[in-house]
Amino acid sequence: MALSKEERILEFVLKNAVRGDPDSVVDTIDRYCSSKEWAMNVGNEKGLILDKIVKETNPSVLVELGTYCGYSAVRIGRLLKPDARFFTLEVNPKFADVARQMLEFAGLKDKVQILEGATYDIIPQLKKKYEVDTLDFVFVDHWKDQYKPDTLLLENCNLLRKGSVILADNVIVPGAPDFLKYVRTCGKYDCTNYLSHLEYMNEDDALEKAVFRG
Ligand SMILES: Cc1ncccc1-c1cc(O)c2nc[nH]c(=O)c2c1
Ligand SMILES: [Mg+2]
Repeated sequence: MALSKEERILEFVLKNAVRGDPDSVVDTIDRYCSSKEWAMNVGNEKGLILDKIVKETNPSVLVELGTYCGYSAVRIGRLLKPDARFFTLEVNPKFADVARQMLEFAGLKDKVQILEGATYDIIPQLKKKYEVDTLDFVFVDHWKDQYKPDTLLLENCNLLRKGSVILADNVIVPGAPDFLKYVRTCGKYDCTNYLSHLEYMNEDDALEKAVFRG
């Protein structure tokens, strides 16, 4: 069988990036996806906003909803302190397999744990099975219809504490209107919108930061 787009991206990285150098992996994925094949990585423009917020938060325990090829897992993982614990959740086995190889090549295999399965199955396991108390940072980048239900699930599993940061990609395109309305009006979050552009395109997109009030 021919290679999938995600496997073509991985192959390009394995051939053109520097093993053990996460910055070169990020740059190489951006080079491929901006010149050869578009793919739904958060990209460099929104990625720089993500970097800034991760650095400001300096998280010890993090979760990412939606790994895809591992671009943002590498991007976030490269900024974490040595003892940080970072779980990235991916429902698609083929994407998880590409991401595993991407993280290994970047030298982040021991820093980032890929959990394969649906967010609604894994989130309720984080406390007991994965020994999580509360989360410092959550990057939401999976499927627009899951943004709000998974935010409610994080709340109901007592995984959020005062100051927990939820950062959501794509709140303009594809858009997650029910999520935006919820975090902005429920009274439990302090929200900030970061206007940017859809990865590798000129079209508007934005990140939304929602800090749990506790
Ligand atoms: C695929 C697509 N087409 C046109 C416009 C935007 C997108 C798009 C962009 C993203 O960053 C995504 N991130 C996570 N999950 C998605 O489904 C997703 C979809
Ligand atoms: Mg996205």
